[in-house]
Amino acid sequence: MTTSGDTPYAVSLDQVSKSYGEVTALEQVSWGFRTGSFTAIMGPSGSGKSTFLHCASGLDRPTNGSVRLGGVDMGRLREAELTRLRRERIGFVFQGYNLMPSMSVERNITLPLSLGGRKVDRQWLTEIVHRVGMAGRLGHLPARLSGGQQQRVAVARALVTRPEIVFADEPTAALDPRSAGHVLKLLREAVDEMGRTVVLVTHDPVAAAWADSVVFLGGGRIVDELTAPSAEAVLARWDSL
Ligand SMILES: Nc1ncnc2c1ncn2[C@@H]1O[C@H](COP(=O)(O)OP(=O)(O)OP(=O)(O)O)[C@@H](O)[C@H]1O
Repeated sequence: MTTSGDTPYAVSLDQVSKSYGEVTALEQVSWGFRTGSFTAIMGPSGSGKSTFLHCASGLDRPTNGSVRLGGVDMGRLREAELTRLRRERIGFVFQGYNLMPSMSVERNITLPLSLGGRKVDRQWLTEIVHRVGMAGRLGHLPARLSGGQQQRVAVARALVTRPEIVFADEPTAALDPRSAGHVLKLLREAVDEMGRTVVLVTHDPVAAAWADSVVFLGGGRIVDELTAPSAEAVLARWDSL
């Protein structure tokens, strides 16, 4: 599946730089996330991972260079258009779940649709709710759920719009290994069984090993890539950087 006639990439970055005053957080990064791929982003603290994710997902604008979602140059969009594009075509999963505490699980999952005034596809909702194991919890408030369950709700919310790409920023950092494995399996299934594209920022070699490839950042640049990663290979590559 491609998102426009002429690109195999869900998102592509061309010579993207981002500076904060004197600090260059990203330096001329070019990269493409192939549609239907699962990519992990790794790198030491301060290497630019968050900045990369924010620029690639349209949460922030690069200082230089361009970012395309399918055929759309996000830099050319006005703020309101960019907000709508993010809501309708991109899914987000954050370390802290970011659920609305006063809303039920169901309302949290369907929030990207209701914010955009779109109707809920009940069949699709039922499918993703079952996939994330929350069918019996739709009326619950997030506070009644464990961290792992809350993150699974966040994954369902990220998938409810059938986004072209999902960005997950350290989604398992606060979870025990079993809950983390459950969330990572869901992201893997989003790629393998739902045809989505997933980008995962992580510090954890075990989490990165769920991806098809690992991109290593260092000093605001892409310094290496590892395909078909195992946790051991990720660790070895990390040690050699
Ligand atoms: N809003 C900001 N204002 C000023 N400097 C920033 C800002 N955001 C990031 N930086 C700087 O840009 C560089 C890259 O930061 P970034 O947060 O992208 O790295 P990271 O790899 O995600 O780090 P971590 O693993 O610690 O989250 C760092 O030197 C950081 O201090």
